[in-house]
Amino acid sequence: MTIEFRDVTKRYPDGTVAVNGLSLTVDDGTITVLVGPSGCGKTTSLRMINRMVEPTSGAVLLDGKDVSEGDPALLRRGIGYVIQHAGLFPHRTVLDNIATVPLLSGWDKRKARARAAELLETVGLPKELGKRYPAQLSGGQQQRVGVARALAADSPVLLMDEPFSAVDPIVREELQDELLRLQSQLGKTIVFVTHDIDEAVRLGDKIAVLRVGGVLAQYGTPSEVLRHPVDDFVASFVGRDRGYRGLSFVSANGVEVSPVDVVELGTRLAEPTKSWQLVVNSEKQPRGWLPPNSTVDGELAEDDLVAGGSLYVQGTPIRGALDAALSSPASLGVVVDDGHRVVGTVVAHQVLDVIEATPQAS
Ligand SMILES: Nc1ncnc2c1ncn2[C@@H]1O[C@H](COP(=O)(O)OP(=O)(O)OP(=O)(O)O)[C@@H](O)[C@H]1O
Repeated sequence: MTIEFRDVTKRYPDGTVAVNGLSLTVDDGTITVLVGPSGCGKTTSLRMINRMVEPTSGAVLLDGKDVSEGDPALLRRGIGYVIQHAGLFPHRTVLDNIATVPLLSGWDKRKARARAAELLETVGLPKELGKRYPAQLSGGQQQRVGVARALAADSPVLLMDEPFSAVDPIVREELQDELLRLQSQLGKTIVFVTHDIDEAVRLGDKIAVLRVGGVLAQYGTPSEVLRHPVDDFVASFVGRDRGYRGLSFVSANGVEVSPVDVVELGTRLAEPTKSWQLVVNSEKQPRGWLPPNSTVDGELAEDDLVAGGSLYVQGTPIRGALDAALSSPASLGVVVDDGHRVVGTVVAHQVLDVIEATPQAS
C-alpha cells in the first residue's frame, strides 16, 4: 500500500505549525523513516496517517484514497501502531494485549489467542511469556509484544513512533535486526519515526529528514542523503562533520565498505601519521601505505611507502575482498572501482561474515 502526503499542513489550535506543506509518497512494501530533531513534526505527521491528528489542510491518501473519507475508528483498527514503551495494557496478559485488535474485530477468544501465540513466536518470544503481565517483562520484551500487537491487525501498514528509544543500545540493535528480518518476510509499508540518524540509516529504505517548523528538508535513500545532503542543516544532522559515516555503504554483494582518508604522493606531512595511512597517486589509485607514527622529510614519495596488499575491484567475486583484507599491511582491504581508484576499505571478519551467510558467494 502506498501512503501519500499531499501538501499537508497541521496547525495546532495554539498556532503552532507542526507540519508545513508536507508532500511525500511512501512506497509500497518499504520502510520509510521520518527523522529530525525534537519538535520537527515527526509524530504529528505519523498520526495524520491514522487520523489521531487531523490535518488543517492537504490530504493523506492510502493507495490513492483520502483517509478522511472513512470512519476513523475503523481506519485505526486497520493500521498497526507501535509506540515508545510499547503502550501495553498493564492489567491484561501479554496474549490478551496482542489479541486486542482481533478481539475488537469480533474474533472469538480462542482464535484470537491462538493467533496471538503465533505472533509471540513471530517476534522471537517464547510462548510461556503469553500468560505474564507486561510489568513482568523486560523493556525489550515489552517492545516485541508491542510489535506483535501491531502485527495482529494484519494490516499492510505499520506505524512506529520511536518504538525502540526506551531500551538500551544492545537490545535496540536486536530489535532493529528483528524488524528487518520480519520486514523481509512480511513486506509491510512501514513508517518509522526516530530522532536517531543511525537508526534511520539502518532501517530506512528511504529517509525523510524534517526540520523544526515541520518542513521536509530532504527525502531519499540513506545513501543519497548521506552522500549528497541538500543543505547545511541536513549535512550537520546526518553528521557530515563527524566524517566517518559519510560514505560507508554496503556493496552489492553485502560487504560493508568504509570510507578511508587518503593522502597523495607529493604531499608534505604536517605531523606524524596517527594510524596506517593509505597513499594514492593523482588519479586516486592506491600506491601503498605509511605505517603509524611515520614522518617524511619533504614530499611524500613511492620510496616512503610499505607496499599494499592485493586490491579488490568492486563487483568481482567476494573472495578477492578477503584476499585484499588479509594481504593488507594495515589489515584493511582496499576496494577500488574499475578504474582502480580508491572506493573504501573492508575488514576481513566482516567479509567472512558475508561469505558464511551466503555460501554460494564463496
Ligand atoms: N496537541 C498539541 N498542541 C499544540 N502543539 C503541539 C501539540 N502536539 C505537538 N505540538 C507541537 O508541534 C510541534 C511538533 O510536535 P511533534 O510531536 O509532532 O514533533 P516530533 O518531531 O515528533 O518531536 P519529538 O521528537 O520531540 O517527539 C512541536 O512544536 C510541538 O510542541
